[in-house]
Amino acid sequence: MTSAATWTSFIKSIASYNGDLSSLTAPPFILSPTSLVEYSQYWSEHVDLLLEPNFIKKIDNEPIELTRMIAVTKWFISTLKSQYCSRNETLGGEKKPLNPFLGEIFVGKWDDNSINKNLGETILISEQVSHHPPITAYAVENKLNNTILEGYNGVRASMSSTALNVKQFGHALLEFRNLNENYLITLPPLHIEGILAFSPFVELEQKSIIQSSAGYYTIIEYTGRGYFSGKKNSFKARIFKNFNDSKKKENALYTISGQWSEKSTISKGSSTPSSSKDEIFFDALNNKPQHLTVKSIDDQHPLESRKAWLNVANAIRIGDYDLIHSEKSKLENNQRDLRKIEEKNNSKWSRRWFDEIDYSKFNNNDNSLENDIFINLSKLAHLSIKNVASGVDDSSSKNDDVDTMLHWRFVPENFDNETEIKI
Ligand SMILES: CC(C)CCC[C@@H](C)[C@H]1CC[C@H]2[C@@H]3[C@@H](O)C=C4C[C@@H](O)CC[C@]4(C)[C@H]3CC[C@]12C
Repeated sequence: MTSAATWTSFIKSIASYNGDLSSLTAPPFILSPTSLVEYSQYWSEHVDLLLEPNFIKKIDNEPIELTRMIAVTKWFISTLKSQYCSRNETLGGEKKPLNPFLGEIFVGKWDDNSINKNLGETILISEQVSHHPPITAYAVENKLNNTILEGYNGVRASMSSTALNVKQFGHALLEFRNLNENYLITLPPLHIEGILAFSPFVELEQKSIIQSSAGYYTIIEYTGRGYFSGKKNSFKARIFKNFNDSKKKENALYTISGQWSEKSTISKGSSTPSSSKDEIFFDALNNKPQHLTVKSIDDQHPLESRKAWLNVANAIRIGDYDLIHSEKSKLENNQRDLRKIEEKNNSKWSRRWFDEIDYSKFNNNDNSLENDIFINLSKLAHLSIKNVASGVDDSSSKNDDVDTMLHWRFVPENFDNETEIKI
């Protein structure tokens, strides 16, 4: 079959597909040799911006918590290019990642490259905590600055006539423990455009929310080519004093707009900034990502992603479909055998560094949840704590059919007691 014919049959197969991305069989040239468990690294490729709130000093009459919210918003905007465009740059277009197996892990670190700040070392740990549905949990930890970003994400996809629509489940929690300040971040829906034209790319949709424990509330609205400015990857972010103020756009304390993959500008108040007169907010073209350092494959544990997928990844790189298939089957059969043994022994795969918390166990009077940052920030932002898509608000009818409140959380002690996996 020619590439065009294989692509046509792939398009036909996804037209009838709904749900679990692992069941999507793609032609070799659309496969990425990288597993989805690695995508957690994209949260911290601008590690200086992630840690910046720790170094902010109060300026003029501006509340320092607001200055920190602006910094967190900037860091979040800086993550988007790595999260959603990096395959276009490294692989020439969006690709289908390897579907991680249960227990697959990916770890690495960012060294301190800064000239005038003491950032210290930042580490990433990422673990596939569920296979059906696929869920990846991660933590990014900087001990020197007592800062932790943790979160998890899963996706559910459906095909429309021209695009693959993807809803994200999960959220991220960012804790600045020295500042006693936390942030909840929701994950936007997206769709894959350009499938029919043979060149898939991601477009973000709707919005992300950042809720600070100090009350400040940022809404980031995404549009693709054509809406606000006619340019791809456009967004407009508004920072409000709190959720209630966000009901009127005129209440915005700051407005930021531009392209998350290129330049954006910021202005005070609610008017749209203009690129000629307002201050540059973030310039993704002149702020190159800092890639993390990963151990050599020889030094990796068999559960570490690059070691486990090595033969499949090499087969993808040379485009050998039969070899991809046979190497993948070995890995998948091995997983099936493990599940059978667990079933026989009435045991469960034990997650390494994360635990699933059932929030429905706690009732409103339960004071063990008084200090739970997810509950507190969700309340401030009026967000649902049910297992609905990320960012659904607590009054939405989308909550009606969902009763579960299960969320993955980092267990730092498990990582501190880790003896087998070295960063
Ligand atoms: C080429 C295409 C038709 C195959 C389908 C690929 C599909 C499964 C991929 C494509 C884009 C992927 C997103 C990716 O852009 C970024 C993220 C953010 C990261 O934090 C969590 C994973 C996620 C949502 C990827 C999921 C897999 C997607 C949708």
